[in-house]
Amino acid sequence: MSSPAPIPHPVRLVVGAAVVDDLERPTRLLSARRTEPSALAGGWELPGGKVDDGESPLFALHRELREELGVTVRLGPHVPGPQPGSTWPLGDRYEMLVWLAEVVEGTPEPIEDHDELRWLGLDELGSVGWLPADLPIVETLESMLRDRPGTHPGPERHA
Ligand SMILES: Nc1nc2c([nH]c(=O)n2[C@H]2C[C@H](O)[C@@H](COP(=O)(O)OP(=O)(O)OP(=O)(O)O)O2)c(=O)[nH]1
Repeated sequence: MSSPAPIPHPVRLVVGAAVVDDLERPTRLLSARRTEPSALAGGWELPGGKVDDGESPLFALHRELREELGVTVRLGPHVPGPQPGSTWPLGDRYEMLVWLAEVVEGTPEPIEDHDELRWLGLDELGSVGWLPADLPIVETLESMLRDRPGTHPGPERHA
């Protein structure tokens, strides 16, 4: 006799921000070390969190960044994920929408959910222990940030 099919559970939407020092000319990405739950504590991630019932993803993202880091941001483009709707898979319970972002008010502090923040240079993105689901996101970010128009050497650098 075959075992019963597992009961499917809805996949919950999470929003995350790839906060950079400068959207036009990014040189550093903000990473945050989680404090909970214990299975994920110590892992580095993009700040953000779950979209609550009745919230839009963008409202949720701004709320999470205010609560977790104490900052207001301006958003850049999406970091397109491989799933329908451009989301990134986070295990089988969550999926995440990610935007580039730049701080316009406040200085990021680990107020809630994190115990350390670190600005990583584009050559240092692999220097922290990212949560497993974040590894492909960070890989995409690395090429995306290097390819931002402002990061190309200007003609003066060839002079
Ligand atoms: N915010 C965020 N969550 C991530 C990332 N990578 C990853 O696997 N996750 C997982 C961890 C959690 O299981 C889930 C997001 O939940 P969360 O704990 O950040 O959400 P939240 O701030 O709304 O937390 P809570 O109020 O429900 O406690 O997604 C990431 O880069 N950023």
